[in-house]
Amino acid sequence: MASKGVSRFVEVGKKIVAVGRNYSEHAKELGNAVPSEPILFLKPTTSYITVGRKIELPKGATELHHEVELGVVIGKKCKDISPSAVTDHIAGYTVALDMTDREKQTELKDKKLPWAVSKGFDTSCPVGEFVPKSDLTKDVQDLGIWLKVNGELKQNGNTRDMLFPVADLISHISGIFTLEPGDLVLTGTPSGVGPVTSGDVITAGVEGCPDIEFTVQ
Ligand SMILES: CC(=O)CC(=O)C(=O)O
Ligand SMILES: [Mg+2]
Repeated sequence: MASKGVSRFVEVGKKIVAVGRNYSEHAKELGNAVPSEPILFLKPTTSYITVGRKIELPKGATELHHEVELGVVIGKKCKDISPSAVTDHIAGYTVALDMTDREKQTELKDKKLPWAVSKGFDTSCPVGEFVPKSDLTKDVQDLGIWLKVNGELKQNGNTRDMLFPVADLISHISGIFTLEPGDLVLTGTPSGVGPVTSGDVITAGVEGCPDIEFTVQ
């Protein structure tokens, strides 16, 4: 869980493609079916924040949830690429949060409406430092991923439990949205998501990436 001394932040301002329900235990904890193909949604670039900024509770939100995710930063344009070509198109990795207004998301899901309002509000995508691909010494599909709220462990998973591994995800996405250098792919969250409120401090990490810390206000 210790931070490594990587100094470059993820360059924000590029699109964010997020994957939902990529860990079966998380799909089940919210009473959702395990998907047979990746569920994709977009978060606006105005949702990014980097270390030092605060996560703002969206207006009227009663249940803001944390979701820690492995973020994959794209290095080369990806259009219709095969899984075996994906590694060559990745620049590196980061720790990211997919902050979610869960009550709003449930309401939208029930009405079969898109999730944008519940997942795309300002400050809903905190990101950590950028780790170049060459600095990640472990297999990307065998990384511990965890999150604490006020020091209490809430999420504790491993990227080996992804339903769709990074290579398959990015190949699939590249057949729909062209991915460009600097784009961020959020690869889904493990189980243990839950609420945070004003004043809470979220710490989170992915093995091989510097830990992140963000306060909710
Ligand atoms: C149910 C969700 O919010 C899907 C999601 O974002 C995930 O990471 O899984
Ligand atoms: Mg998510």
